[in-house]
Order: sequence, then C-alpha cells, then structure tokens
Amino acid sequence: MTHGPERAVLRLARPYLGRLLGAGLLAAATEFAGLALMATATWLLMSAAGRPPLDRLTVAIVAVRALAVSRGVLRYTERLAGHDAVLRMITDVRARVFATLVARRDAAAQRTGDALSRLVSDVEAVQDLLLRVLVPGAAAALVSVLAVGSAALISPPAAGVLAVGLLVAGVALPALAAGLTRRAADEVAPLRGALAVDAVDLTHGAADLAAFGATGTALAAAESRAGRLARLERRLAATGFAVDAAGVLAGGLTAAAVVVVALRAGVGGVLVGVLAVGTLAAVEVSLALVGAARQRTQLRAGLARVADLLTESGEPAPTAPAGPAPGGHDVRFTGVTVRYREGAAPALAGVDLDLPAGRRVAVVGPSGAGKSTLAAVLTGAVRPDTGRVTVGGVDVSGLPADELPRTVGGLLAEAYVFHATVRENLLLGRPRADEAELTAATRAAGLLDWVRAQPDGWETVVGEQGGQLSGGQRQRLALARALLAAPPVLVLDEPTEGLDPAAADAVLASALAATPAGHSVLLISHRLSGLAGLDEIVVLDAGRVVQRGRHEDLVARPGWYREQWLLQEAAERGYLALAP
Ligand SMILES: Nc1ncnc2c1ncn2[C@@H]1O[C@H](COP(=O)(O)OP(=O)(O)OP(=O)(O)O)[C@@H](O)[C@H]1O
Repeated sequence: MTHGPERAVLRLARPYLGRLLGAGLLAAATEFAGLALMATATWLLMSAAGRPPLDRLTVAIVAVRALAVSRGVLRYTERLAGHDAVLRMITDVRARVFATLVARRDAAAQRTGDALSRLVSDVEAVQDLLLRVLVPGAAAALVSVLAVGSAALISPPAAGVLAVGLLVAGVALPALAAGLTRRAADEVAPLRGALAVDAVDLTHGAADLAAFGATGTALAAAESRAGRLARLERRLAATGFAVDAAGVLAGGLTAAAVVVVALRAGVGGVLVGVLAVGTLAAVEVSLALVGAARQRTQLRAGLARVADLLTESGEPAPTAPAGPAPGGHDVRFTGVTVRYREGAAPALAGVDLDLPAGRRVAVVGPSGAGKSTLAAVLTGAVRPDTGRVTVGGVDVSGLPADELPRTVGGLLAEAYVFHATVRENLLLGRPRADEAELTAATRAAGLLDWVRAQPDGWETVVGEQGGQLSGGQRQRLALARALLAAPPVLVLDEPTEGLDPAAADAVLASALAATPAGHSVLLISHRLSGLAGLDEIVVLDAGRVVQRGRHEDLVARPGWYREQWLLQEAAERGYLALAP
C-alpha cells in the first residue's frame, strides 16, 4: 500500500522499473541463498553426526560451498543493480525539484535554507524509500513465501506454524514499529525544531541576550526543552527496543512451535533440526521489515515535500536568457490589494501602476508603505487579494511558473548569497555568461575592483550567506547577479542598501546605465537621491499611491517627497561635511 507522496515519487521510477525489479529479485535470491545455506548446513552437521558414508554427504558439502559463495556474489550484484537504477532516477528527481524551486522563487523557502535541504536530504528520502524500504521489503515478502513453500514439502502443519510466525514478524511487528515511529516523529520533531531555534537564537543573539541580562532565562528555557526531549527520546527508545526483543522472542517461539508440530507429525530428527534452523533464519529475514517500516515512516515528511515539488513542474526550467514575451513586456497593476493577515491594514490598497516596456519607475515611501510587497506581487511571490498584475497583457498568476522568471526578476528584498565562489554566485543570474559579461555586470555594481584585488579573484569563496563579505559587498554581488540576468522587466529592491551616500549614487547610476535600452526598471528605494533621471516616481504611503510624477515636479510640490528629499539632502550634506 503506497501513500500519495510515495505514489507521486514512484511514478518517476517507471522508466527504471525493469532494473528495480531485477534488484528486488537479486535481493530475494540473496536472502534465500542465506536461508538455504543455514538449512543445508544444519542437515549436513546433523547427518554427519551419524557417520554415514562420505558420498552421501558430497552433494550437501558442495551445496554449502556454492551457497556461501553465491550469497556474496548475489548481494554485490543486487547492490550494484539497485544503486544503478536509483541513482539514475534520483538525477531526474533532483533536476525536477531544482526546476520547480527556481521557477517558484519562493523567497521564504530560500531564506530558511529550505531549498538546500529539499535538494539534498529530501531527495535522498526517495533513494532510501527504494533501496531501504521497497527493495528489501519485496525481497523479504518473496523469501517468506518461498520459506513456507519449502517447509510445506517437509511438513504442511509445520509450514502453517511458520506462516503464522512470519506474519507476526513481517506484518504485526512492522505495523507496531511504524506506529511508534510515527508518534515519535509527531512529538519529537517539533521539539527538535524548537531546540534548533533555541540554539540559533542563543548563539546568534548571545551579545544581545547578555546586553539585556537575559542569558540565564534563555538558557534555562532551552535546557528545560532539551530535558523534555531527552525524556521523550528515552521512552521511545525503550519501546523501540521492546519491539526488537519481541521480534527475537517471536523467532524463538515460532521455531519451538515448529519443532513440536513437526515431531507430532512424525517428521524425522534431522529434518526437524532443518525446520527449526530454517524457521529462525526465515523469521530473521522477515524482521528486516521492522526496520523498513520504521524507515518508511521517517521518510514521510521528506517524501511529501518532494512530491509537492514534483507535481508542480514537469520539466526542468530553461536556463536560456530572457526572450520577448508574446505580448511584449508592458506591466500593468490594476487595483491591486494585498492583505497579509485577516483584519490587518492592507499592505497594498488598490494600487494602479503602468510600467510600459522600456520605462524606468521608482517606488518610494516610508518604511512599511508596501514597496517590497509591490515587487513581490510583480514577481509572483505574493498573490493579490483583489486586482491583477499583467505582463504583456497576461495575468502574472496565469503565467507558467517557469516563464515569469524569464521576464521579471532582479534584486529582490534580502537577496540570498550562496556559500560558493563569486563566479558561481554570479552565474546563477545567467549560467552561460562569458568573462566580458561577468566583468561588465560586476563593474556596474561597483564590485570589480574588489574582485580583482582578491588573491582568488572570481574564485573567491564568499562564505555562508555571504558571511565573508561586508554588507555593502554582499549587496553589490547580488546587484551584479541581477544585472547579469538582465530580464526585460528588472526589479531592483533597495539595490544600494548598506552603501555610503557617495557610493550609493555611483552604483545606482552605473546600474541604470548598464540596463539595456528597452528593458523596464522598477526601482524600490528609500533614498531619493539619484532619481532625477527616472521617467516616473511613485510615492506609496500605507499601501496607497499618494504622489506620482518626475523628480523635478515632486520636489516643487509640497508633500512627503519634497519634505523627505530636503531632509535627506541636508543630512547627506552634513555627512559629507563631517566626512574626512
Ligand atoms: N510576509 C509578511 N507577513 C505579514 N505582514 C507583512 C509581510 N511582509 C510585509 N508585511 C507588512 O506589510 C506592510 C508593507 O510591508 P513592505 O515590506 O511591503 O513595506 P516596505 O515599504 O517595503 O518597507 P521597508 O521600506 O521598511 O522595507 C508592512 O506593514 C509589513 O509589516
């Protein structure tokens, strides 16, 4: 019986079904060879005790040797066949998961590192499902049937007893183990997650906790959670061991019952011994299903996440640079309203905005005005509650997930810098960019001098989340990547954040100059300097458009823009006067 996510994942296994079936049969042959080895060796030892002529034992001696050797060979071939099939399939799964993640551009998921965990550990769940659950599970089931069939040749009543023992070991105990593991996962996983958050808060927030004298309280809370987790894990480990012990007991009891029934049925002494040892070996094979059931339960969450991504996108995302959309690249916001929480004030309230192809528009406004939300709606990361956003006349929400990023993109809020080299981080924007394109984008973002000054140049590793860069360098790297991607509608959300005023002006000017003519720009900024050359400036406040026009019109009119511009000018003049 397979669950929904398993079914979705297994659909991808279809092209490799032949190989997987082969691996399953080889696994069954390996286990059966082991069982036959035990049974034949027992027959040989017990028969040899009666000192019969050697020629009566020759076949058994050869069989023991052959079975011992073939078991190793079969196991090796099974592993080879199974891994070959599964690794081929995993490559497909990874490509599809990556394609969906890229297409979806789920900002929240990328921030939490969820994307990486999906690509690595969740996809490995698919591998484990096949190699550690389904292949050994099918092999154990097949061997059980063969064992009961073989026992029936000696004594049908003993075979009946064996069948009952195998059902206990291979069905009842695995079901019990799965139930316990599920409970463990449901209770332990949230606690582990909370403890991981505690650990991050305690390390990253250590300085602030100490400054507020709150270290002791925070530590005590984390310790109490760790204590609760330890108690729960001890209890679950004890019940887990109890299930394992029950498995051993089931093996012993089944063997004893088989012996009694076989003796009553008048089976000869040597064959009773063979039945007893064969029973122990067969039950042990079935007990492997207990481990498989536990594993399968633990894989649930990972498989569900992978299945969620598999159902979304069938084909890997294209890496080709942006091409013209069928209806051009005119962007239009019509009455867009976004409300993040029921009852809360809207982040955007009925916003109308036109961004015809080639136009450059800045969106400014106080903190919390809804600027980033506007960008998020345009890139499809947030869906409007009412109203619509169209690109080339097509509703953004109706565009295929892999098509939108080819048209709209850029530097979004809290752009992620990967733990990779400068070159790799840049190539994410345009995988086939050549050296000249890399250089031009990096120069426009004002990062080229820094790159050239590094001993490793483009191959400089930037650390986890760009931790080995300054805030300004991280921002420039993210901006260079956006400029390299050069989508026809370029969104730049605070591209000069973290730069000093002079650098901010220079970078903004060079970034705008580097954007090809005909490409539109939606610039989001809290700085008003450097906006004079733009076609339009839209002032947002509390989710509404309160002013719009060119820079020279807006500074001439009373309002938020003029006030803010005068304040920023005065502050920056003061800053420059004080600067050495
Ligand atoms: N993911 C979210 N969940 C809930 N509320 C949100 C979320 N993102 C933004 N908001 C709220 O929506 C409103 C607009 O936020 P937004 O980030 O769009 O503003 P902004 O103009 O970009 O602000 P800033 O200049 O400070 O970045 C704010 O009140 C904010 O608290």
